[in-house]
Amino acid sequence: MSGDVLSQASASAAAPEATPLLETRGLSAGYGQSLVLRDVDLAVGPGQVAVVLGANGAGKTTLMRSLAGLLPFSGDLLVDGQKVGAVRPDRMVGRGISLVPQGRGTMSALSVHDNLRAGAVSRRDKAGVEEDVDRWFTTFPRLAERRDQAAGTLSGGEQQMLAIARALMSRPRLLLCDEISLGLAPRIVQELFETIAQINVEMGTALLLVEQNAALAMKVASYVYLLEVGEVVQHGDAREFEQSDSIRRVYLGY
Ligand SMILES: Nc1ncnc2c1ncn2[C@@H]1O[C@H](COP(=O)(O)OP(=O)(O)OP(=O)(O)O)[C@@H](O)[C@H]1O
Repeated sequence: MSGDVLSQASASAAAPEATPLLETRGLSAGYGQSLVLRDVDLAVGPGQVAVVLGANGAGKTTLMRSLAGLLPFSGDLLVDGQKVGAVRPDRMVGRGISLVPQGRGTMSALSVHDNLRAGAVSRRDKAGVEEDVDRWFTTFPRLAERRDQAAGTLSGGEQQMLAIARALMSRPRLLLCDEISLGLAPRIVQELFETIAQINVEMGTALLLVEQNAALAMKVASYVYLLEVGEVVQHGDAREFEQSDSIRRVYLGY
């Protein structure tokens, strides 16, 4: 696998006329009295790779949790152009949207294999589930070597691989990735990004990334949203954003 796969994924611009797979209109969310996200509009097309960049505390995790059905919000959330009413995590998974949560969220006492099976809890096709387990063991050989090991004993990088593979077990059309680079060595981060880019290119799985590792995320994304204090302040084509000195300086650090 080579770094070229990042640029192949970044060519994943949605067809302009396509109905977005996921869209928010005026989405606001927070915790109790404290509003964190204000009137967020965003859209991810089928097979597209988009990234949300923002500083610590900008509201990126809050956004991902809202989209995954884990946090109530006001405004509209649409999947395939249809408004989603009562949002629950299992229903979002049922609509093809799966979250790789920040902090990984694997079940530490369960084996690697059982964590993968747990990711397919909504599926009834047992044979297909085992085929997918084999597929992700092929993609992540280190997980295959540790299939009977408790997830809690894996290294940070292996746990992140498991979190990604587990989210893929529901066969999502859109994978929401919340800071998959957090706390990992650069070599592992590069490997993870190449793997998710490969999944995008080969399977057409759309990706919505939330990242502080902006430079790497920009390499794989075709579209960018800039989130500041809970609001989208700018959005646009990733290649055009890379041309902007101020955006490079503030978000990409070069
Ligand atoms: N469970 C919670 N209860 C109350 N406030 C919260 C909760 N979770 C997050 N917040 C607050 O919401 C704001 C946005 O947090 P959020 O985690 O969404 O930001 P972020 O952009 O993901 O930041 P980071 O990059 O540091 O993870 C912060 O001010 C945070 O303190």
